[in-house]
Amino acid sequence: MNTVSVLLPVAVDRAYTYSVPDGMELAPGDVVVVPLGPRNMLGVVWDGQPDDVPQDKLRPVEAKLDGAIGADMRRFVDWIADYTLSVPGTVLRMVLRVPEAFGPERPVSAVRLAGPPPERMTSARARVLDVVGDGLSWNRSALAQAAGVGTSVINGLVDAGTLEIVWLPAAPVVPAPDPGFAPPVLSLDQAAAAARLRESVAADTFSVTLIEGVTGAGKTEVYFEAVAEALGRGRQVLVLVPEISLTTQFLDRFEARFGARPAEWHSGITSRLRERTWRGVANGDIRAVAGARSALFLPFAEPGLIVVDEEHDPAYKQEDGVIYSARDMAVVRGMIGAFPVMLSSATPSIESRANAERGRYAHVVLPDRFGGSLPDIKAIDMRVDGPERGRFLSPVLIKAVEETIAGGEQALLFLNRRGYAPLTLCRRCGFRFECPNCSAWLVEHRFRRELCCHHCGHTIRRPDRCPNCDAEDSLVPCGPGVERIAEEAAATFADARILMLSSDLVGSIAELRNRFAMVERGEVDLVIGTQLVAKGHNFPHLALVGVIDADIGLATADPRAAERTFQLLQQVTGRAGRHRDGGRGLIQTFDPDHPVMRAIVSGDREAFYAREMEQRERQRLPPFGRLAAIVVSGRNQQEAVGHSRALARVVPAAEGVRVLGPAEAPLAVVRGRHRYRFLVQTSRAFELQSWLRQWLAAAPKPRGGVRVSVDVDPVSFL
Ligand SMILES: Nc1ncnc2c1ncn2[C@@H]1O[C@H](COP(=O)(O)OP(=O)(O)OP(=O)(O)O)[C@@H](O)[C@H]1O
Ligand SMILES: [Zn+2]
Repeated sequence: MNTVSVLLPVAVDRAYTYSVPDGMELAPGDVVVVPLGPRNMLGVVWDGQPDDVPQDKLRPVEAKLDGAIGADMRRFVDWIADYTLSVPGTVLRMVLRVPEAFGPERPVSAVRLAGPPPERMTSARARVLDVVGDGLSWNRSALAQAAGVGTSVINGLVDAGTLEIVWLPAAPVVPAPDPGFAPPVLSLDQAAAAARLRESVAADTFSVTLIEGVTGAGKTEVYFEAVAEALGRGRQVLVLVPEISLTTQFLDRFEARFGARPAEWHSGITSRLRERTWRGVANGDIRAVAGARSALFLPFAEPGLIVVDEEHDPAYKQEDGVIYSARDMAVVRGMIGAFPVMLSSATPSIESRANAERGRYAHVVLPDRFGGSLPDIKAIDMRVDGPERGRFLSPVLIKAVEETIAGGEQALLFLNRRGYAPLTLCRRCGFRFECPNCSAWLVEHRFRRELCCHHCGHTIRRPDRCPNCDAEDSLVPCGPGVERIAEEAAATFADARILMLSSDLVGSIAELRNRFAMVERGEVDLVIGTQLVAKGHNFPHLALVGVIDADIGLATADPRAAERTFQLLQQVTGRAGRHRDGGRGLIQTFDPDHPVMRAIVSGDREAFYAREMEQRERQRLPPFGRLAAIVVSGRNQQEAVGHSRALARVVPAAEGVRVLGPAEAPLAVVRGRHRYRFLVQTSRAFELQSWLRQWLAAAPKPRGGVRVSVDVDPVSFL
């Protein structure tokens, strides 16, 4: 009996064995339909010997589908599962997100002229006939647009027999990019950097390069040369961009350089486009993709380069399901596929910086801005120059904004906090609005007249009376969110055109993209935004950036708090003055002597990196040591504590590992689940994964509502 091993996209810890019906030929990578329990599901023929399963237990493969998962992708799946301690099936699930792509390709319908004119002629019908008089097949909505009619007019002509429906193969998702379309004139530094990147691509083997350049250095322009080299060699390219769905700027720049947009891959694209993109990437029609982290699981036929833009961005970490870092897994993908990977940032992570300094990564540096100088940055000491009570904009900042707007330029006020106020309390009885499911305050969103939990989404209408003491008009907001800053700004800068950019204020992606474009075109004077605005945008008219509360991220238990704050402040102030000299940054802080503030104001990034690197090394934190977090959660505290203690009792003894905890998590309750954390700290060379496996295997199986999640290389410590 012929059998195969089939991996299914479900949370079981091994591949299952199936029998192969007579006449069916199967090889590893083939996509098949197999029975599992009462239903059928998609699976992939996996490598390795099938288990010995008694004849009578064996069920046959139902069908073999089109398409296959290549050997590199299968290795990638196994690699990630092994590294993150996930079940391979849950990793495979990320690869099989587009099951339709394995069926026959659906043609698209079009119409063309086929019969005599209709008996009843109208001017709308005449316009349609005018357009289709060219004899070509027209997509219905394109035809409607060209003729200036609704699609019902076209359908009427089909019913009348004047037009007929024809089926055509789907058009390509995007035209092919042309590496020679519009090469830029590079500065000397840029040209030298680009030459090194091109060499790495030409070497046609695995390498990692860190591209580090100040904000506005032209890193994009430079890595586009590497993209051009890879395309010219007939290879496909993937550029990972955080928040790719939010702006079309990257796509436009790509098009300006290569004459065509890359295909997009993120949660905002339609399922039909998703299917066509998957197929295009697999059959090689699509040469370049710009995507979010999930694009790593696309089946590139001839991958030749991955660029990770803004490589320091915490958004590259996926925090649920399979917990992985897309930046790190991009490097793994390059290693498996033997092609180069490039990480780009103005503020690289300490991890990547250390790898570059130690020679594990090549280091390409762009020390100056292209066509301009870096902004001049000053701290505003809020202890001395703070605003009047109940306000958040200091007089110095207000004056600077006024000057900027009067000079016909744009200003940006940045606060990394959504909503109106992070806490609402009753002035009379002290009652605080808390989430019933999470250990968190409810955040007021005034425009929506709601109080809302940012962890579980629990939302209530903002009441007029205190729910505790029934006092009227006694509820007061504490602290600012962006909405409150916008309110203060509207009162302070009465004539300014003000625009707010915060993810929860804007309904659709299209609208958000539109708002970014308005800022780009200079149609607003003052932008108020959350960290959305700090990410890689190029706003040509922006001259001043004011940071409302620079200290926000420093007082946390996160070992990367200083690094993160440095990155965020450097990035957001780096949006100022990109197209002319004289950009300014003003940072409101209660701690101007903090090393992060000093580094930002003096512009001495090397001092910051050196100090941070030295501290990490001393404390054996990544990349000088390794970390893993174990989070035990339960439906009640008892359950969570019970299992944490059971785990604590069986920690395997080993040299070079330290286990902290269990401790109640800083976010002790989320969505009604009580959470306890362990932090595992080891030396660099320690075999972390096998030790973790040994530990988890020694513990009792989680029972009841207990869940244990493993986070290797944690980014969040909440
Ligand atoms: N060689 C060049 N020729 C023309 N324009 C250039 C050149 N290099 C850079 N620019 C322009 O300078 C601006 C900044 O470049 P870019 O956005 O690539 O910088 P960056 O290093 O990615 O910055 P950040 O890290 O802040 O996002 C862009 O408008 C870009 O088009
Ligand atoms: Zn909540």
